[in-house]
Amino acid sequence: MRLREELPCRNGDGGDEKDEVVDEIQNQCSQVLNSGFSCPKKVVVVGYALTSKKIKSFLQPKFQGLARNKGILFVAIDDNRPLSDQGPFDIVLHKLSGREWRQVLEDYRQSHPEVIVLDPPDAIQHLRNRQYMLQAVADLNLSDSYGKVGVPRQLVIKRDASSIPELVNRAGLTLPLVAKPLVADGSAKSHELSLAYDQYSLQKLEPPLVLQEFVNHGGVLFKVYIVGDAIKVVRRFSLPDVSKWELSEDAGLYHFPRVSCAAASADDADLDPNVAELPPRPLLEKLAKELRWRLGLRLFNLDIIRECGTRDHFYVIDINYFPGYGKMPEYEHIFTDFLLSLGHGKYKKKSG
Ligand SMILES: O=P(O)(O)O[C@@H]1[C@@H](OP(=O)(O)O)[C@H](OP(=O)(O)O)[C@H](O)[C@H](OP(=O)(O)O)[C@H]1OP(=O)(O)O
Ligand SMILES: Nc1ncnc2c1ncn2[C@@H]1O[C@H](COP(=O)(O)OP(=O)(O)O)[C@@H](O)[C@H]1O
Ligand SMILES: [Mg+2]
Ligand SMILES: [Mg+2]
Repeated sequence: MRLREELPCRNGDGGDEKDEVVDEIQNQCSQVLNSGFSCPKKVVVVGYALTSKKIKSFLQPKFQGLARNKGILFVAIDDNRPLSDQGPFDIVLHKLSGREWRQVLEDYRQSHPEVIVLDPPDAIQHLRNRQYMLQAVADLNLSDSYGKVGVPRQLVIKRDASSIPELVNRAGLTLPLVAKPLVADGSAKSHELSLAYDQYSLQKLEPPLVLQEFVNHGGVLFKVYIVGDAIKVVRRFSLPDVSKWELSEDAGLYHFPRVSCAAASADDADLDPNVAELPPRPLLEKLAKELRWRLGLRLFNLDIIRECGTRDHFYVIDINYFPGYGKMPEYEHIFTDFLLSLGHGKYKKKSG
């Protein structure tokens, strides 16, 4: 167990443990002491392997400061050095891509079962293919007194764009259709989506992709952020509805930008209350709990839309691993509490 109860005050025993991380902890604790606070008793060491974009958006100074005060220490993982030579860590937080990195993590999980890896590489991998991404939601088939949660009907096209109109016909999918690249690997290309208004334009698409029925939802979507047991929901602008008239008038492919990712939140906008009303909390709690278990993930978000003209009929259209938590309100407190509960849970298990 790496919750070093006495670390900052210890200097005799286990001198060989005086590696870089320990030095860093001592250094940070002396900073904390010098600044007038008492030294944190149990330090939770979180190794992180993130892209520079993610470091910037997630490890914001305010967050790092709060974490330090609560006894959480973030240590950058050097992916050019063996992972086992680094640390010791209590938790490893990661979002890097590539087969090699997945193997490194899998090997590390085998050799270090005491370290909590957020999250398991194979569970993350499952979300990287839009053919399977929403399967757990479909299987769950959630429907209770608070509402119904489903997924839009979709068709996977692996190759041969010329056959798409015929396949769409046979599957009985209704236009317009959202075309999404099959692979959701975080690359710019994987976020290049388009809306097909007519049969003919479907042939211009570039497989492999998923064709999903477009669901009118009043131009607002809900981002449901999940951090362990915690849930936070925000509103974002989305694509506007497509009327029957537009559908009959418009043709072709419309390549659309990353609407929901735009910095502007729809939380303060003057919206139709029927559109803006957040999905019922108990429904989201149930959905999140089930998906945590079914997906084997603790860090993800869901893009959810409400079918236009209904109060309680929802669709999950996207699931993202380790999303932009920097944009989640109160993420600093929610995330540090989560890391502490994991770290301290480990500690209790060992001593209990
Ligand atoms: O960078 P951000 O803050 O926009 O976060 C992205 C997410 O935005 P959101 O939290 O939904 O607003 C974004 O969500 P969407 O796909 O836009 O729904 C993804 O999670 C993206 O990761 P990736 O490119 O799919 O690997 C996330 O990008 P990474 O930060 O993980 O690269
Ligand atoms: N089935 C759908 N019905 C209506 N709008 C959709 C549908 N699928 C996607 N969208 C819109 O397209 C945006 C991007 O799609 P999404 O599946 O979330 O891809 P990404 O992984 O790139 O975020 C969504 O945020 C939403 O605005
Ligand atoms: Mg999305
Ligand atoms: Mg996505």
